[in-house]
Amino acid sequence: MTVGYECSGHIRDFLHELPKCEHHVHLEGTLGPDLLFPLAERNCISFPNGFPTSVEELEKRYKKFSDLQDFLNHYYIGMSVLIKEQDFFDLAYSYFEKAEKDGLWHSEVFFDPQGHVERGIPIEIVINGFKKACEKAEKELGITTKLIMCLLRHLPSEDGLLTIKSVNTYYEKGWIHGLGLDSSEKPFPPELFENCYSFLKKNFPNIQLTAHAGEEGGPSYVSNSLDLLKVTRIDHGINSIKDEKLMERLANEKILLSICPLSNVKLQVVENVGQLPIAEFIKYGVSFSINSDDPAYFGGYILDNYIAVHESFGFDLETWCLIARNSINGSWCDEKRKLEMLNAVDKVFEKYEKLLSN
Ligand SMILES: Nc1ncnc2[nH]cnc12
Ligand SMILES: [Zn+2]
Repeated sequence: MTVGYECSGHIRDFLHELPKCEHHVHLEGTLGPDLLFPLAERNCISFPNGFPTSVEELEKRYKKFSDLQDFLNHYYIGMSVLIKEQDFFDLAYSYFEKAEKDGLWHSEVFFDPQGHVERGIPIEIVINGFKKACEKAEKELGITTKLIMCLLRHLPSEDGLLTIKSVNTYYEKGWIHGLGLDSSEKPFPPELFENCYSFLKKNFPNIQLTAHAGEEGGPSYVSNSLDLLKVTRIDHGINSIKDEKLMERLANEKILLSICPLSNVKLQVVENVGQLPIAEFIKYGVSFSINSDDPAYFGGYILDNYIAVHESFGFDLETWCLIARNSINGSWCDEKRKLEMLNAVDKVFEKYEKLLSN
């Protein structure tokens, strides 16, 4: 892969210090080989025949996936080592620690309860572990957090509806802030889940809605998510570029796309980050945030994704601050927190404008 721009020295420090918000990270996707094997041992879990047996072998296997489904097959095996509340806590907290070191200020994290409940893990174990990690991250790392529950689209929508009903009390308590939709995209279009989204919105009008769309699926997956699921955010959404009217709509309706550059390369959606329509999004006025998706599988956390974008596009400080502000404004945190982050962006800009002009 040719890298067009260097990202070292002041510009790297600038990207590090720039207040970053993450809107698209699956907590189960932060489970790397280094944690997977100890957890498997701790919980006496064995893997299917042919599954790598060492950290090195597994890292090698994660170097390349043929497509989304190839990755998901490993992702579901990986999560089978999560059994106890402590496991869920450890997983989430170690992600928050890593991301905080990358300069993360605000994190909206996905989790896949159906992937655990179908293995016999009570949903309370999953949510309590993740919630406690969020609380500790807020207190000790100063990160603000939101939990977003995702439905697995390869499972029937009836199962999704039961899952939503089973977490009623957590929505009431405000522990879960939003609903998302993930897993195998193309065979399971958004319209299959209209009943789940409308039920939740009717019962909890303040709930935030998002869905994976336009990662491998075409632009109709994006527009149907907007029209039928009534989402206000799209996870990935990169195939929106194939439909000019949709691009204009995304800009007009201020829909945030949570894009995941290193993920798109690893899952062979594009050959390299430079092929992503990032410059076009800016030209059309489509807001996006830059995210890590499943960092333990795709070779990089949030800062690595920012760096990869810089290496391909070489944006100036103004453009990077625009990206940071759009990402803050598209967050589901309160206005006070947004203002804090926006002010911090101005300060970082002033500092590096001086440094880079010297
Ligand atoms: N990139 C992705 N797309 C769809 N489902 C996912 N689950 C975890 N990562 C995902
Ligand atoms: Zn994702």
